[in-house]
Amino acid sequence: MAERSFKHEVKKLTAGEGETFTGEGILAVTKALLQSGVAYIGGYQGSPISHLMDVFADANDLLEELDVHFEASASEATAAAMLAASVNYPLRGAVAWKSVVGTNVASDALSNVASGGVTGGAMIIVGEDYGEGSSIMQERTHAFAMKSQMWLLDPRPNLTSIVNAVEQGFQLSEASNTPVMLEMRVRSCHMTGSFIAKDNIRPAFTVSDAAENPTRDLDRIVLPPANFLHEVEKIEKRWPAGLAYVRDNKLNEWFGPDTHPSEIGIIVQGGLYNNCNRAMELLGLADAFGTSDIPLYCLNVTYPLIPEEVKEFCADKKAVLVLEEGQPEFIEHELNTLIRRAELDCKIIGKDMMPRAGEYSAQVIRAGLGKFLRRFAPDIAPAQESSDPLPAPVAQEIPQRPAGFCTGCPERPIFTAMKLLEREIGPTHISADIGCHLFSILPPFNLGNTTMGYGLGSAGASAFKPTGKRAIAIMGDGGFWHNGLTSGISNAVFNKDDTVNLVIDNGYSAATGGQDIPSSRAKNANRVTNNPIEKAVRGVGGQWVRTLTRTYDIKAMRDTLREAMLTKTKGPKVIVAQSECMLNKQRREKPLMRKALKDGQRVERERFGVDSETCTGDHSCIRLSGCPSLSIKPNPDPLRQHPVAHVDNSCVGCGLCGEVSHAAVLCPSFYKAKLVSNPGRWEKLRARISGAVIRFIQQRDDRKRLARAF
Ligand SMILES: O=C(O)C(=O)Cc1c[nH]c2ccccc12
Repeated sequence: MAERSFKHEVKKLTAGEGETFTGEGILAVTKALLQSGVAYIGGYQGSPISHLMDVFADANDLLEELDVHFEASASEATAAAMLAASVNYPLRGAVAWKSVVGTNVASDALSNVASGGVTGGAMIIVGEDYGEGSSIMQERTHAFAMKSQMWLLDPRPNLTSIVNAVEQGFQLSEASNTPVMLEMRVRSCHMTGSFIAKDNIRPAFTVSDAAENPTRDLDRIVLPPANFLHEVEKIEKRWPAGLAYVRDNKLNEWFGPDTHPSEIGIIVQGGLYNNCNRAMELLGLADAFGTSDIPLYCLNVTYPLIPEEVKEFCADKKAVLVLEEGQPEFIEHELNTLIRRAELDCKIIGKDMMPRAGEYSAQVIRAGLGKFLRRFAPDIAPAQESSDPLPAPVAQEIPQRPAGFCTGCPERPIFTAMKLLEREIGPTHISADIGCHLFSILPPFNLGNTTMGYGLGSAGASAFKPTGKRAIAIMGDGGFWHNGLTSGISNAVFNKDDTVNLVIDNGYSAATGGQDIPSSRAKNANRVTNNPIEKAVRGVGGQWVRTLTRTYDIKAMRDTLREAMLTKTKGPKVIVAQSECMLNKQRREKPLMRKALKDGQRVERERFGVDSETCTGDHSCIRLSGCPSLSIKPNPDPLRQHPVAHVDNSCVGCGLCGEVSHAAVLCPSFYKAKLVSNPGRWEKLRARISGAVIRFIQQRDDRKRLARAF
């Protein structure tokens, strides 16, 4: 278990028949999996499905009781490979990850499982990280579903629909021997709601039953000649079976006035249904509960489309608006094909009226729908409006909040050290990696030239064969175990690569929510942790390896980096820079501290501060740190105009600002303060005496200064 416990959520998973389950969308999925009798679950954490992995990681007792195997997979590729268990055996299994990045990583195993097909229901839960809150490239999982011919579910964002999609998804998978993808958008994952629970089901056939009765079927293995048969089977058997299941079980939904055939309609991806309804509500065309004036065909299954349903919906319509987020517009293309094949005279309007790129929020849909209505149904169309979401002055007053390192983050000093070294040896090409350390790219560090994927920092620098100056490759401990050890370090050794590899070991997969990984120092009852990165590096032949156990020691960081950049030793230079993720550390320490305070115990905390009188206001400390607690305030001296540096109360006492001042010989204005709560009697007395002495000296100095003032 990582430093945050999900015991409360785990308790929700035990809800039985008829009980109301309330929680997040992604938590509803966890419950739906158990209600569906899954035999195994795997996955790799990442926003927005980290919660699913975290909750299952803490649900050991419940999963054991139900005979469900759970695994925190090494990567999405290994998670997808787990689905192999459903190929030969009637085992239901689910895996989860962040898409589209995780699907990229998983695609080798995904193609294999999709080719051979499955006996037990196989579900891939993809957290679709697209749109305004996203941290990754804007692509669509849809393309993967299409290329491998896996069915893509995109349920309406409400908990009951999501739970139904999971339950029916397994049935669809089994009815068509095809893996099914469940697309969970960011907003669907994090919305809260409720549904009526059912009992959890112990799988009728478990993974141990399968292990005890191994079966094989050459026809299911991707190897000639079976691989050619798989393609035919996909088209002739699995495809029609999939279509029939979706149609017969009415997975897609119809809303709106069915008694009045209308000349216009809307076809919407299930995941966009809420936004679409809100847009219609704003235009006075629907109520908040989904009663709509316009016929609406909601695609809870976005791939494949059901030709008969499309034909029926479009038959009497002049024009239909397709709400399909992202591009290319696969659904729009397919709808045009189906309309043509059905010889209908219905216009499919999509990206010509809706934006080609970006999230389809209610606001965006409202604008597009307005355009569509003005052209095809002017009697109910809203007047043309100029939409300026925020009046200009307000928009200007909202401060930007670029992503950055947390207060006290142990990764910050590493980049401070790099910045200091940059002063000595000039700029270097830096290959960045996925993880919190990616924030080095932004101000104040401005370090990092590219990022190519998770654990690919080292590989991203592999074209650099320096004679003069070495490239630096960054990798987090998460990326290291995800694939970086083999794809980066081992191959750098193999290819006699001279790159300096900086492995940032903060003890967790921090960027994805602080999960444990093989090198985590946290004790974990269910996993084997404490496997040192240095040992792994040496295991693949790394010779020059240094482990630094305190990243806040800027001098040691800078000196080790300098040595790595200049040493004559050949082969990759690997620095493992260790200090615990501050977020996880605080999660562990704060409750203990709060309890101690409550119990009246003596608690000591450290804070850093800036002496306003000494601060010159040049702010170089801020430029070498970027700590959110390090800010500015008006200069208290009326004769000096520059604002002075200031440490606010969010400081966790990591000491970086002090270390920076020291290593960079910057500034003597930083001081360390010890905050003592519930001090002892002697301590109080000592504080009173030293306070009185200080006051005396200060007042004496003030008097002297006053005497010389004019
Ligand atoms: O959790 C996030 O936001 C991440 O970007 C981390 C992540 C998890 N799995 C990945 C696969 C490829 C690239 C990034 C990730």
